[in-house]
Amino acid sequence: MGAWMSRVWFVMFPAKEYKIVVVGLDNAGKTTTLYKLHLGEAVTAAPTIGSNVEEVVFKNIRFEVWDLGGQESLRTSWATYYRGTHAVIVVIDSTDRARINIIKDELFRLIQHADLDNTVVLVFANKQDLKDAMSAAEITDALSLHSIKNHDWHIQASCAITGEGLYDGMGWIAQKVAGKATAS
Ligand SMILES: Nc1nc2c(ncn2[C@@H]2O[C@H](COP(=O)(O)OP(=O)(O)OP(=O)(O)O)[C@@H](O)[C@H]2O)c(=O)[nH]1
Ligand SMILES: [Mg+2]
Repeated sequence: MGAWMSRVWFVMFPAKEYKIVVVGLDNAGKTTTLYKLHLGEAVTAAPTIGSNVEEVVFKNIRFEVWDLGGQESLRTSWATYYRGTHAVIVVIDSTDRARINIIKDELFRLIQHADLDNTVVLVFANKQDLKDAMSAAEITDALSLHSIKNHDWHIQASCAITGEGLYDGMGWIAQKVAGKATAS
């Protein structure tokens, strides 16, 4: 298709973009996850005040990915980002046993939010490279994920620094929101 035709095509049929919101407690690895997906690199991230937003293209699907600050004072503003969201990613620091109940409460609060009624939930059991990390199965139990009936959910072990598990998780989201086959 010529450049002119492809521009006309784009105006007539703009490519759909899916919105992802990334939540989790401070220090979980949300920003590291976002930039590993966006740039393919591990960045040195400072604690996020507010949000970062970047485009991530995966399997020819465009995602607008919002990474929200996880500090306690910032969590009340998460809901202001929910409208139009197709998928929520919850990033867990798998070594943070002391605060697993806090993120569980946040998770159950967010899945009841009306703006997230049709949203799928992916949990990254992050920091699997650390030797005292809880397994994905332990986190599934600790978060009572099996009690979630009104949303499709999935848990994926990950390491945001190396990128391990991140594309498997994105593959699950792609398949759920865009119905695309994910076999490469
Ligand atoms: N070992 C290890 N460290 C990680 C991993 N992911 C992130 N980190 C480190 O964890 C720290 C916090 O990472 P961030 O990505 O800034 O965490 P965040 O969830 O965005 O934190 P807030 O912005 O405060 O909500 C940084 O020192 C990261 O390098 C991982 O998979 N393994
Ligand atoms: Mg951050």
